[in-house]
Amino acid sequence: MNDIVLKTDGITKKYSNKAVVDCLTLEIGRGEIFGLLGPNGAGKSTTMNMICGLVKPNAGSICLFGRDMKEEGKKLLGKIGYIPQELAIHENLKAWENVELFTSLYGIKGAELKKAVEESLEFVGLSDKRNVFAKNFSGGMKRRLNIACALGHKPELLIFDEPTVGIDPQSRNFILEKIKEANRAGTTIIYTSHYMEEVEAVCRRIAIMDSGKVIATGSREELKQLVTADAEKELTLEEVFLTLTGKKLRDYTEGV
Ligand SMILES: Nc1ncnc2c1ncn2[C@@H]1O[C@H](COP(=O)(O)OP(=O)(O)OP(=O)(O)O)[C@@H](O)[C@H]1O
Repeated sequence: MNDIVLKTDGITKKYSNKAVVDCLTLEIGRGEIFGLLGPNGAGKSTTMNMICGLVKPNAGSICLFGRDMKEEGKKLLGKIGYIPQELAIHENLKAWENVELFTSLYGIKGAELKKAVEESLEFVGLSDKRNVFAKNFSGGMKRRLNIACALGHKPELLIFDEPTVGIDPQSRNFILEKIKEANRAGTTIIYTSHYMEEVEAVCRRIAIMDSGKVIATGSREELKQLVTADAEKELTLEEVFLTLTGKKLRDYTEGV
């Protein structure tokens, strides 16, 4: 891969001495839309949190844009936009105030800040709702505002952790189209979701995680070849996923 945006080398995160991310190695190139799939508890969010500097790995290294996170973490975080699984907006702030707050955390001020706020709201189709309090938004609008808050500082890498949970097909379609639009404009994307058809629709390369490890990486076609030698056989990504990860429910609860 020519231009590597993210490289994790053997990253491990342990809680109560159990590795929830276990020696994980990934490489993502500039301009990719990379999908990360895995059953509940596979370690996807923990991995994303380590990449964003929110959780510290116990072992291994993370290189962003060819530079080591341990040494240059603060500088590098300005190149990432993170859309977390849980909504990270302030209900009692207006839409524009939310975007301004998050964008200003990156040191953007004055006219540049104003412009960034308006452009981010425009991108997610919320310009005309700029003065509405977030608490009065529908679920889909809150998800779109959550995305706008991660765009203002113009990140080169956008990380989406299940951005379409609990929203209607129209909002979901809008968000997927916007992810593709951001990618066409040059942004590298990491996308995690449980919705296989979404991952199939937007991601060119996919990693499947289970129990803290990457168990397979490749295009949809390459993943299919791991589970069948029959090139003619039609298999959905969900069938491939279930074959690779098994059908056992992931119902463990810490300490119970
Ligand atoms: N702060 C924490 N303290 C203890 N255990 C944690 C903590 N954060 C995550 N875990 C555990 O680590 C494991 C991986 O969690 P993680 O949220 O990364 O998985 P996930 O693949 O994102 O799951 P989901 O698809 O359900 O969001 C789970 O067993 C979870 O309970």
